Amino acid sequence: MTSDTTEITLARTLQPQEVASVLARVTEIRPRVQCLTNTVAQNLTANMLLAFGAIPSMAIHVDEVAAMAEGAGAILINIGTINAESELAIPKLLEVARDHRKPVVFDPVFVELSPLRRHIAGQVLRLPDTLVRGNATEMAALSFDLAAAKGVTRVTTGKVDRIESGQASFAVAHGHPLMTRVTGIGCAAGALIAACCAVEANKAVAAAAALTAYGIAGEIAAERCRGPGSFEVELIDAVAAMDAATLAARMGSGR
Ligand SMILES: Nc1ncnc2c1ncn2[C@@H]1O[C@H](COP(=O)(O)OP(=O)(O)O)[C@@H](O)[C@H]1O
Ligand SMILES: Cc1ncsc1CCOP(=O)(O)O
Ligand SMILES: [Mg+2]
Repeated sequence: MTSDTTEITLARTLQPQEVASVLARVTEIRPRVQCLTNTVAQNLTANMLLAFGAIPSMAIHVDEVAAMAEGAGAILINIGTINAESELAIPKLLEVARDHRKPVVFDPVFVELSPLRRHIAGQVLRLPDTLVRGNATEMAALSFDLAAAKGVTRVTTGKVDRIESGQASFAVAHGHPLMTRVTGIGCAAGALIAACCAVEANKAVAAAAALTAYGIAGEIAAERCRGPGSFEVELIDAVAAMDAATLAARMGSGR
């Protein structure tokens, strides 16, 4: 017997057809994702979005990011190589997101390492309903800010991805350790999540679908590659080839 009123939500795994449904909407609608991202991951992020069936736009100029974001299906903000200009572009993107109700995915790269990153993360998290995707270190560094953020969806990636929102909680156990051996793979994950948020209103479902497909693509790429270099190429190919049959075969019927 307990008087504890804490609500415990058990993490669930999406069914293959739920993942396939989100992916099918991405390939049908071809949402454009406006990515303000870091210079290291720009190219991989754009290629991964194309492989996924979405359209990348990587504009960064402070005087045009708002115009570029207005017609986009979702906005990605990644602070990996934040500089004086991109710091000014972020409030412009947040304004568009607020005024036009665009989904925002925020990747707090290395937020644990610098006060500037911490400050910008605080700014972004003032926008309600933001999805934050980071690794365990980044998400731990932001734990207080995340607890205070309104309507936030928390996506902590790693061996098992954990997705938590007010609506739902998912775990994704797909992926391969080689995904940690190529720079930009986490950043590109945020972009795929953003593409799914453009076509699926439940952000936790969108993130779980993107990470399930991405993780399975990572498993397939690992079987085909010769090391980290060819893994990157195989990962793009496996994302491009992902379909309902592959999802069903790799996820099993009841998982
Ligand atoms: N040990 C692991 N085994 C399988 N997949 C992993 C592992 N670590 C990370 N991944 C996958 O790699 C991708 C990037 O996650 P992560 O490495 O946490 O991000 P970051 O590159 O930002 O640190 C995610 O899709 C995640 O599921
Ligand atoms: C190495 C590095 N330095 C600044 S941004 C960046 C890329 C980080 O990419 P990821 O988190 O996806 O490995
Ligand atoms: Mg990262």
